[in-house]
Amino acid sequence: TGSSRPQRMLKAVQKNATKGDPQSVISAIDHYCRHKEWAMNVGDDKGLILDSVLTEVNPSTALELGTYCGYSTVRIARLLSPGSKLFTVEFNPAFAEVARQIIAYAGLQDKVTLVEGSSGDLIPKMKEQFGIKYFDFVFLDHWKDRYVPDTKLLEDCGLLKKGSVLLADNVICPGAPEYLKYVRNSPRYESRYYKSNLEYTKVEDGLEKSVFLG
Ligand SMILES: O=c1[nH]cnc2c(O)cc(-c3ccc(F)cc3)cc12
Ligand SMILES: [Mg+2]
Repeated sequence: TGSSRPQRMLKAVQKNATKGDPQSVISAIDHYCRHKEWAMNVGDDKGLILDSVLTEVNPSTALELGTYCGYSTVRIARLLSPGSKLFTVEFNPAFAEVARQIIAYAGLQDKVTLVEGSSGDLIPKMKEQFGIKYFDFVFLDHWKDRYVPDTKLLEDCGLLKKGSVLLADNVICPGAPEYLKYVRNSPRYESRYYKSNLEYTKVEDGLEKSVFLG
């Protein structure tokens, strides 16, 4: 049987990026996905917004839901301050396997803990399993139907504190209408939409940033 799209992406990184250089890993993936084979990375347009929000928040403990091949994991981890940690959750073992290799190629394995499994199962276990008090930053980029239940789970497990920032990908394409309704109508969040494009295309998509008010 042949290779998978994630495996071809990993090959492109190993061929075109420099070991230990996160920016070269990001550029190699963007070039491959724009010119060779589309893939569902957050991409370079939305990636710049992710970078700016992440830099503004400067989280000590960050969570990513939906690792895929680790592109946004690398984008986030490369901007973390020394001693800060990123936990990333991936349900698909084949995706997780490629992501581990791409994160390691970027030299960011010491800042990242990749946890395999379903977000709904793992979120309630994170406090006890990893000694986490709160997440200052959460990037939602997994399955749109899990955005609302997982946000509620983070609230109910006491994993958000006043000022924690949620940043959700794909709120327009493929779309997360229930999530937008939830965070925009809730008195517990202050939300803002960042208009952009679906990765590597001219189609509109955007990121929703929601600050938890406690
Ligand atoms: O399923 C997705 N999870 C996380 N991110 C995604 C993402 O950024 C884009 C898409 C996507 C968008 C358009 C399309 F025609 C096919 C798939 C899916 C996911
Ligand atoms: Mg996405």
